[in-house]
Amino acid sequence: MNVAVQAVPRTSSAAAPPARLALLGTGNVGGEVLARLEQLGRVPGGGWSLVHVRNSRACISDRAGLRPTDAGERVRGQAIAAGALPEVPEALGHDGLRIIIDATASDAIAARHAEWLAAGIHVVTACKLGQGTSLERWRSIRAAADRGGAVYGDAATVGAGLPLIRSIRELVAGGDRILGIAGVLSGSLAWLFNHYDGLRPFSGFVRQARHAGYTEPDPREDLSGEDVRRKILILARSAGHELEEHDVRVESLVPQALARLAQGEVDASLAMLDGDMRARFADARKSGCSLRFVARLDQSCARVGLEALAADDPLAAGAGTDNRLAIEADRYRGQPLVIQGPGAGAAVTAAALVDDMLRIIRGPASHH
Ligand SMILES: NC(=O)C1=CN([C@@H]2O[C@H](COP(=O)(O)OP(=O)(O)OC[C@H]3O[C@@H](n4cnc5c(N)ncnc54)[C@H](OP(=O)(O)O)[C@@H]3O)[C@@H](O)[C@H]2O)C=CC1
Ligand SMILES: N[C@@H](CC=O)C(=O)O
Repeated sequence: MNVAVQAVPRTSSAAAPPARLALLGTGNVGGEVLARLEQLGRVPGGGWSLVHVRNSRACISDRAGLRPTDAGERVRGQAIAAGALPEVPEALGHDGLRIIIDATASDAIAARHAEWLAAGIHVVTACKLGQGTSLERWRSIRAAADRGGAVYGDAATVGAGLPLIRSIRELVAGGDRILGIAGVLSGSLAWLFNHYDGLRPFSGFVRQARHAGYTEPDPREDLSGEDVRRKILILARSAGHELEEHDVRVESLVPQALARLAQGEVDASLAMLDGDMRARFADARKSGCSLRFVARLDQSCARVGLEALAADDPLAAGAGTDNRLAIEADRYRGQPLVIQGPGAGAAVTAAALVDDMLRIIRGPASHH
């Protein structure tokens, strides 16, 4: 399975050997990571070398360095591996600066994050299943990062790289309590409710959002509110509120009959969403309101669901995939800090992953 591909030529000015990178996932986001690495690779002295690329079916490795887009094409083109794929740490080697970039939506991969950190391997992730699911997993990731000195780069997990988690952490580190958080945290649902007109079927817009790469691989993860549950959990925990998953009350937009289907049957049945969404849109319109999928955290109670907001509500603003987060803290009482910007899409997400990776390579002074 180890296939050597032409190494990326690099002339590192630093004496230290380059950081070795492994990329997991070659889909929407992983594909963009490879494109961005390819672009960066033309700049001499970048201080990294891509040595392993894999998806769920195959992998490619070369300790001498892989050419990013070429490696991606070759992995995507490989037949399904006959046996088990090699362990990622084996492919990275046992010493030096090692970074795993997780661009999968795989729970099995997220379950390994803490173990890799404990082994001194830095992890950069777009997948929310690490910090946004059970409190136990979140605690083991934080403990492993603290103990092993490895960095957990998570900027892409909420707001696709917008400075949301970072702002909350900095407020807390500066002595503030986070008194409340309210926000639009789903880029795909923001896009849907910015475009849905109550006339054309909602299901058609869902298909467009999926084709644009804004939804999760299974769009029910977005429509059920589960993706936003994970994001508000990550923000709440970063703010010092150690919530369990069941502490977040979630209103799902997915009817039971759609929730029960196998993933492959979902597309053909998306029209099950249409009647209810048409009625909710019409109700909101009657009172001059807009629909927004909102997450709220007040002290230690969180809820997620569809709200009809007045036109002048701060969370009703924004366009496209915009996320918008209002943070109330000791220093921002009554007049919250508001952060807004694109919150989904492969390009912004991949850029956030690569930024986190570069911060690790540049060292602690750049972890801000
Ligand atoms: N799209 C967006 O706007 C954003 C996405 N994210 C997150 O980014 C992640 C990726 O999303 P996206 O690129 O859209 O998803 P895709 O479905 O397009 O890609 C997922 C990739 O992960 C691979 N994969 C699955 N399981 C494994 C495994 N066990 N080992 C190695 N690779 C595996 C898949 O392999 P295969 O090709 O074989 O199926 C595929 O290449 C998700 O966690 C998502 O939540 C975060 C922020 C924004
Ligand atoms: N599916 C997610 C992608 C980013 O996290 C969303 O819609 O926000």
